Formats: sequence, structure tokens, C-alpha cells
Amino acid sequence: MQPRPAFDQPVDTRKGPILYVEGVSVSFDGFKALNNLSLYINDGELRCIIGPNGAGKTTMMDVITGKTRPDQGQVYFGQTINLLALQEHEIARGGIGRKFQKPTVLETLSVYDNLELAMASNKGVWSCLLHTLNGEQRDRIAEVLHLIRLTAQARQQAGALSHGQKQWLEIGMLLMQNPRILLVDEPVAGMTGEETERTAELLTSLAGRHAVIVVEHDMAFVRSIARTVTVLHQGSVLAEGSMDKIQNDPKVIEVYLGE
Ligand SMILES: Nc1ncnc2c1ncn2[C@@H]1O[C@H](COP(=O)(O)OP(=O)(O)OP(=O)(O)O)[C@@H](O)[C@H]1O
Repeated sequence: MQPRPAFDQPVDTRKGPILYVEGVSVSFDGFKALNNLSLYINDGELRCIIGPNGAGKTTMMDVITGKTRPDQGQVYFGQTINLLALQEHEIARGGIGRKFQKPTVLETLSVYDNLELAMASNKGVWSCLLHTLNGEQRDRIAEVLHLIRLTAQARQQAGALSHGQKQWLEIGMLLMQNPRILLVDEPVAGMTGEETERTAELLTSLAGRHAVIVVEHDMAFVRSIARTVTVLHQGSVLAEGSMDKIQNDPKVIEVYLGE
């Protein structure tokens, strides 16, 4: 039940970065949603991406995950794996997981069954649920339940979870595939203050074992988790650095005050 590797070579991160986005441009009817965008993410780092509406954040994630093909540029997973040569499902199975804003958990199944299914996304639902798990697989589910703080809810129907818990379950489902990179889109939208705090703890605990790229509008949340922040504007990187550096950057202040 291990995820099928999409690549026949290991991800080469010996130079540091696990993701290279270089000179990427995407046009929609002549409008440049991404304009010569270059961005490097180190293995295991937690990176926050911010930017005003329409800055290109979603388009950037679409390019990394193979949903949108750029007109120009290169995207590499480690030094050798050309993501632009792969299909969306190959990229997902090969180690780049994406969490969309809206949770897609199976509401009538238990939390546990959702995680079990996520471990074997290429098998049928029933063959997976009828299959007996081995010890290693059970350990992995227990480990992920603990990480996402849903051990006590393991046998509950996913539909009965709070909004925040559903978001964590979805992150857990991605973790079952052991991704090297996790892309997380607005993880705390609609969450309570306490859920937001727990999400910050969860995402920071994942960094190190996974590279985590978080796109988020909530600046207080970004401040609470960010080491390095990248600001996108008009499809390019406007500024990059620590939260303090970003907040005092006149270009960034202008873009945000101009909104
Ligand atoms: N399929 C599309 N067809 C035409 N224009 C598009 C398409 N997708 C995105 N755009 C345009 O490209 C620009 C960048 O959009 P994108 O969704 O990447 O920005 P964003 O930074 O994610 O914004 P938001 O914070 O509002 O989600 C926007 O002006 C958007 O209208």
C-alpha cells in the first residue's frame, strides 16, 4: 500500500533547494499572471507566500503541481526532476502534496478510514477498506493521528468534525503519502483563534521532515510561523526575507497600502 513512486530517481537536494522555479511566465489572454517568477525553496523549510489579490499565488501553485503549464521557464524538483515533463497525478504521487482551501474529506467515513484511504489513493475504496493493514501501516496512521491531534476522534465520522479539524484531517491525508513538499492554501481561513494556534504548531512541526509552502492572507498567522516570507506582486517576487525585513520594506508597504 505504499504510494507508487512516479520517479525512478531520488530527489537530489544536495545543493539545498528541493524546489527550483526559474523564470516562469504564465499568460491568460495576453495578461501575465506570472512574470519571470523565480523562487527557490530549501529542503525542509517552512516558507510563507503572501501578496495582494491577483498577485499570482494560486497560479504559482498550479504551475508547481502540473495543473497549469507555463509559457516560459523551468520548474525542478531537486536538481534533476523536471516537473514540467510530468502530469499532475505523477507530481502528486511523486512527493508534492497540495491542500486546497476547501476540505475534501469523505464525510461519511471515519477519520481513521479517511487516512487509510489516503495511504492507497490508487486503489479502489472497498478493496482498500477490506484489506488488512500491516503493523507499519497502522503505526503510520497512529503517528499521523497524533500529529493532527485527532487520536480521540479516530472512529468518529469525518462529517462530525469541526471546520478546523477537517482541515487538519486533510493535511493528515496528504501526510499519508509521505510528501517531500506540502503546498497549503490559506490553511486558517474560517478557523477559530485556538484552531489557528494549533495549525501554526502543526505546520511548524512538519517543517524539517517536509518542505512546507503556505499561502496565507492572515498576517498575524504568517508572523507566528514564518521564517522566510516571499511577497509576490504582479506575478513576480517583490521582496523576500524575514517578517521584520518584509514589514519594513517600502515596496511592500506601498503594495499593501495601495490595495
Ligand atoms: N484561468 C484564468 N484565466 C484568466 N485569468 C486568470 C486565470 N487564472 C488566473 N487569472 C488571473 O491571473 C491573475 C493571478 O491570479 P491568481 O489567482 O494566481 O492570484 P492570487 O495571488 O492567487 O490571488 P488571490 O489572493 O485573490 O487568490 C489574476 O488577475 C487572475 O484574474
